[in-house]
Amino acid sequence: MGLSSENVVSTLTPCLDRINDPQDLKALSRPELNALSVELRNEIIRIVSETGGHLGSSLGVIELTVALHAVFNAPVDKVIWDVSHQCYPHKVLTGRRDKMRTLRKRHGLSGFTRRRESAYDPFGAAHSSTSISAGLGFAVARELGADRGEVVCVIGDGAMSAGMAYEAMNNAGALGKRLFVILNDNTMSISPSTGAFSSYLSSLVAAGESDGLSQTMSNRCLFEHLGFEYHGPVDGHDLDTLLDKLTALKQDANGPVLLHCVTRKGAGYAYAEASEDKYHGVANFDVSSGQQVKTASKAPSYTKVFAKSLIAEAERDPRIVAITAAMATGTGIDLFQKAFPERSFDVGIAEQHAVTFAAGLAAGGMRPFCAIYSTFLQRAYDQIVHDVALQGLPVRFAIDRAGLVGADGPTHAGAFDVGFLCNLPGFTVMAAADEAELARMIATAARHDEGPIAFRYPRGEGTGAPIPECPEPLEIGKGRIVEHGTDVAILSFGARLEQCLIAHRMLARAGISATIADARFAKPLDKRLISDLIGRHRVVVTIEEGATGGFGALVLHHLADTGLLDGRCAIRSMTLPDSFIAQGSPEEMYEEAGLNAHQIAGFVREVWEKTKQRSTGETAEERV
Ligand SMILES: Cc1ncc(C[n+]2csc(CCOP(=O)(O)OP(=O)(O)O)c2C)c(N)n1
Ligand SMILES: CC(=O)[C@@H](O)[C@H](O)COP(=O)(O)O
Ligand SMILES: [Mg+2]
Repeated sequence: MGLSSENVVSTLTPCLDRINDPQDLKALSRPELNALSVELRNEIIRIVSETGGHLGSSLGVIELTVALHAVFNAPVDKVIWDVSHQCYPHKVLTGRRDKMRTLRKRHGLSGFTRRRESAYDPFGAAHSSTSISAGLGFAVARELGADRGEVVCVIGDGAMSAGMAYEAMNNAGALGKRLFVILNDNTMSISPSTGAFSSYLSSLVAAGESDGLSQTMSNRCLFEHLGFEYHGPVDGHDLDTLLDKLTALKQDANGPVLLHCVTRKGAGYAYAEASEDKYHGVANFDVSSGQQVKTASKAPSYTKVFAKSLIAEAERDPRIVAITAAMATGTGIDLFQKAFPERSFDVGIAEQHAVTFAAGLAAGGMRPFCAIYSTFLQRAYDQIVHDVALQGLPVRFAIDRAGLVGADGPTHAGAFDVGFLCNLPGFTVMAAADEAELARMIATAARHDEGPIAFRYPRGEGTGAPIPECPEPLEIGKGRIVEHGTDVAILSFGARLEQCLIAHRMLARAGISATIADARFAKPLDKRLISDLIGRHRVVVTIEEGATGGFGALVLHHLADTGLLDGRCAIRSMTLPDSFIAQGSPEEMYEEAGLNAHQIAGFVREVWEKTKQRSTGETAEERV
């Protein structure tokens, strides 16, 4: 299957060349479908070696994708991919083969399914464990006459560790609507799957194939107790078995059916299969060696700085524990785990549980650091409000991937956390301007027992700022002035500071003297710093790597409430636009957002010029 031993990828694709849409699969014989699978696997390896992306999971579903599109009739039949990071083979077979090299690039194909991209993508994804809920929605819509076609949800074992999957199965089992769930079990999440459910799945695999509903209650499996017919486990790389099984299930099912498929993440590419993470997410790479192209970094990643700083704090304070929701490598908790295995917890894809688990740990006297990407933290909002903020528990939130993240696009943007945290009483919210600031914020959070505290930082490498050996904790609610000026002030919250300092030089060349300040805190605000800036400058502009309703809004609230919005100083806020920004490089996305240095300088200069005109009482028209 797949590659020859030299890991040389054949470029011959006679069967694949005959596929313009899934209907063309119906004309292929079984041997041709098997040949197509080999060609498709090679095509995916070649493509991702050039584009980078989620290789391992796509290689794991080659045969499954061919079988699903051979048996079902998309787009009338809905094939819904959970997370959909494994959707690359699906995109090749559904008419997007010629665009695959634009994958995850600006103006290119998304790395996930998107309704707007194709009729063959019935539901967008990227955040996990949504497929069964969405699939049930389509099935009920069909039963009520609004839609037609079969509904197939493909969900991984990792995605099955999220509560939402059970909420959906609980409802689907009760409604009894015809629905196909394909459980793609490769014992991997991003890291090896964790949790009792993963062990349970392994026990089902060990028990051997079951076919339909077990008669006696005692030997029914969990899925059957939830009202599903359970079939499998079957070899998810054996195309003939899959074709036979799916054809039979489609013929006979009269309610919800789950087919348990056992696959290998990275299947068919030796370097992926041998890798610990099965090449879950890769940069572009050399196919024959498997070596990824690493770009030289000017500084450590924020994530590495977080991990190193947290380890140092944990050496000082035995009450410090760390929690990740299936993102151990992405958050750096894997490094903490190596240092403190008994104080590190990977709860699976279960952000809601992670937050309330942290609340329980804090209530129990520990000092928990809950490390969750900004975008995934959205899933646990009620737990943050109800279990943490309302009880004033000292949970520390390490919010990685703040702001625009690049190739993963809008589903992964860390755009909203400032807004949804700063409105919570008792919360302290910080944003690091660089890696030295991040280290100090971690030291601050580690000592802050007065209530919940969050610090956010962007994806990728820092600015090269020297990191102190023993970072001094910050004074809560106190910002700093980085550059002193007299005409205008830019008050930055977070990592846009680097661009603001470049803008500072641009403004100076235009004869405008700018103060650059780093707010450090969105809550509590540094009201003294704000008053000082307002009092000494004609223009004050706030800037943040977040949506409206965040830091800038809080500053305006404060100024309005204290009567400082009296027109003497022009106040403006620069935020992410009120839109979702499609994938690109972070620089391209911030360019679209209008938050790069030249845009900051241009905007500040424009406000400054207008303010000057008004103060001289004349306009350009009047001057003529
Ligand atoms: C709510 C949420 N949390 C975390 C992630 C990050 N994530 C993306 S894929 C993945 C692992 C998914 O495992 P599985 O469903 O088994 O798919 P596989 O990669 O094994 O094919 C995780 C944790 C996510 N997409 N959504
Ligand atoms: C598919 C998914 O949600 C994750 O793999 C995510 O793409 C990881 O993001 P980072 O690459 O920023 O860690
Ligand atoms: Mg998996």
